[in-house]
Amino acid sequence: MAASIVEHGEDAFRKLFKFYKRRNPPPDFIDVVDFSKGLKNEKVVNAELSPTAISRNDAHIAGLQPVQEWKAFGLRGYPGFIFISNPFLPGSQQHWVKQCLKVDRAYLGEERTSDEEQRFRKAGTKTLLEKLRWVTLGYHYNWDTKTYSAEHYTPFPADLQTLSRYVAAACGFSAFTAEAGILNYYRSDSSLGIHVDESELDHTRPLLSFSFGQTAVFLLGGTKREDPGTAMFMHSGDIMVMSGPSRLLYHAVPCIVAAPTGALLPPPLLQGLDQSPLEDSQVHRVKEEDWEVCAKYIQTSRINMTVRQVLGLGQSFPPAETQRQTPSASGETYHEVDPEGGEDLNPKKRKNSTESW
Ligand SMILES: O=C(O)CCC(=O)C(=O)O
Ligand SMILES: [Fe+2]
Repeated sequence: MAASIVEHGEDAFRKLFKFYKRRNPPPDFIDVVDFSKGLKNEKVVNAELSPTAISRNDAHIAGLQPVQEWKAFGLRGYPGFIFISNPFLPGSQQHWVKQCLKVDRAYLGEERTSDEEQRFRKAGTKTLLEKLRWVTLGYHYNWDTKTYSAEHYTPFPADLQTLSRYVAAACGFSAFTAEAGILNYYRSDSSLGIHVDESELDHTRPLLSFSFGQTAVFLLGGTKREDPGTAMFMHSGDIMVMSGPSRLLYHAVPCIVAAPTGALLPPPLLQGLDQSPLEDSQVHRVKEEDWEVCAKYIQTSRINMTVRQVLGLGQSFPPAETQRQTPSASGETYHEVDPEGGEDLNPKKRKNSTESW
């Protein structure tokens, strides 16, 4: 790898971003940390979890293996950053892919309203799913004002609430409440620009991130935009927790790693759940005809769900006019515009979206 991309300096992080975003020639990935290989990389250390924070039964209900079996890692130099290498039970990832994709009723073969039909036609040759870029959940995020809204709220999905609560508890955050979510939909040429997630009002709560489908390169930087960064793979089922000193670090997704032509789905997605999961299970078997559509989509795509607690204990939203951050007040845009082109999932291009689970 070119020495310049690991140098410390004014724009080391931007250089790293550009390096992995490059298509021609494609970057090599030898310096990308792969947590699925465990402690092989000297930067990777074991992370302590709270194995008794959730019972085996609770974990099972949320589609997770018992916490004792999770492989959780930290990264040298990034206190508070926890990477859990696919802790999902075999078969349960299909549920999450389907939940993230059911925003397009049309794919389920349901009748489209004439309005939907019109939007569908406008989408041209691409299906609505192919054009979908993001979805917000709970307290919906406003990309223009960079605030969450008390008024613009829909109940947070119960299954994702449970999953998030358990993952946070296992990581030592017993009082975490999922209040807002952003789902990002990446096609093979998508990227997400360098940003910090700072719009939540309580930064003592962790930020959780769940990935499904194709592998991405994720970049973790420092507290300053120009700080150097570390590249890591996020595979299907991997969970990332940004907490403590890592909660407000710059990060980005420069590229989706192309699967070899003709490759099957990522292995954890090949399997479905049994007909009859536990009665109170939060994850459900995906019907064959639904999975067919999901599988076709996820073969070339990645979905990431980030879950946030917006308010601290006893906190409430300030009046709208005092809450609005201007770029100069915050010093930062949320998802920056990428001057290099390509398809960046930044808010200015966030047209193809919806706001429901
Ligand atoms: O897709 C990812 O891994 C990161 C998403 C993210 O950073 C965000 O939604 O704020
Ligand atoms: Fe983010």
